[in-house]
Amino acid sequence: MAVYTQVSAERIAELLSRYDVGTLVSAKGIAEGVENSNYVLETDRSRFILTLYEKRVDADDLPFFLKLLDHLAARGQPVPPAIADKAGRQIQSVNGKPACLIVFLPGLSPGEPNVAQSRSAGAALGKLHQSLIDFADLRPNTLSLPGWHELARRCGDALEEIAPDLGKIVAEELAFLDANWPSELPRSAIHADLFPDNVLMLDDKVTGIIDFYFACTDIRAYDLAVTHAAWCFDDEGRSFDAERSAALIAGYAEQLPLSDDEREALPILARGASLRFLLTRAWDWLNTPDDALVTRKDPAAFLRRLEFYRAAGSELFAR
Ligand SMILES: Nc1ncnc2c1ncn2[C@@H]1O[C@H](COP(=O)(O)OP(=O)(O)O)[C@@H](O)[C@H]1O
Ligand SMILES: N[C@@H](CCOP(=O)(O)O)C(=O)O
Repeated sequence: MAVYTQVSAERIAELLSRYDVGTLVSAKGIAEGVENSNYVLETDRSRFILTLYEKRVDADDLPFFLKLLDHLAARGQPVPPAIADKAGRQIQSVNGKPACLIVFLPGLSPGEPNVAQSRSAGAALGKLHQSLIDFADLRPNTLSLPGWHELARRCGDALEEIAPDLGKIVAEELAFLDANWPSELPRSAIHADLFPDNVLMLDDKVTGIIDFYFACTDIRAYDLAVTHAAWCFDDEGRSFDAERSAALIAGYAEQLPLSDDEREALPILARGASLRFLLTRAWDWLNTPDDALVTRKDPAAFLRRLEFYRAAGSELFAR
């Protein structure tokens, strides 16, 4: 579960009195999620999310994330902006943590997405990128090649506790990506973590895109590769679903056409995306205490994806 910071009902009611959102009726901690503490709040007028940013979100990055959400919401994208209080402030301090009151979006995250949902997710990402073409603010991606090198170095020999030869596999992959990572593809603000649990849906329709706290400026097609790795396999990364893959890419390309260069780069970008989640999960796996509240995610699920993309080569994303 992910409620790291307990906030009393009295404190939440006091917080809400600064806003024009009605009076508190109920407040419940949300079990899902791993990064922040989230509560769902009911007032006599509506429903909201209260997010307290825990140590993984740098408070200095919050203005970037909030401006990005405002930009997307103003363009009709299904994202949850932070609400401003009566004094115009979006960021508060609650129990010593930066916190925001956020619009609640309806929908459920697909457990194992179907083909139609994968197409909708691809289309939603395409629309998101289309809406971000004129978003000028920059946030460097700390989880790109140099960040992966650093994570691999910090994990060190402990990678062998996760899988035999993992240190060697990671070193070889980093060398490959150093030599082949594209530098000329279109860049913009990207979501960078569009897993099914960050998409809310009713039937096959996307009703919400949430959790922008890895958003950054990077290669647009890399965001598509992250989404592909997240949506087109079973959870453990053992079986690839070619139909979901084709639907996701087609859904994206219908909203924002992919250039030949972007399409050609996808196999490499997908290897990078797999390595990114392999390494962040490996780091968490090695550094999360056994009695922690949060469930650790399996790094091997992304080692299997990496092996799949290495073996599949360039045919996978061919038209
Ligand atoms: N704006 C929102 N509207 C509806 N539900 C939300 C919203 N934001 C978060 N949630 C719920 O809270 C859960 C955790 O949110 P998330 O942002 O993924 O947390 P974390 O950053 O800790 O991973 C989501 O799975 C979803 O159920
Ligand atoms: N999507 C990442 C973990 C990040 O967690 P989130 O709850 O903030 O999306 C992974 O699967 O490794």
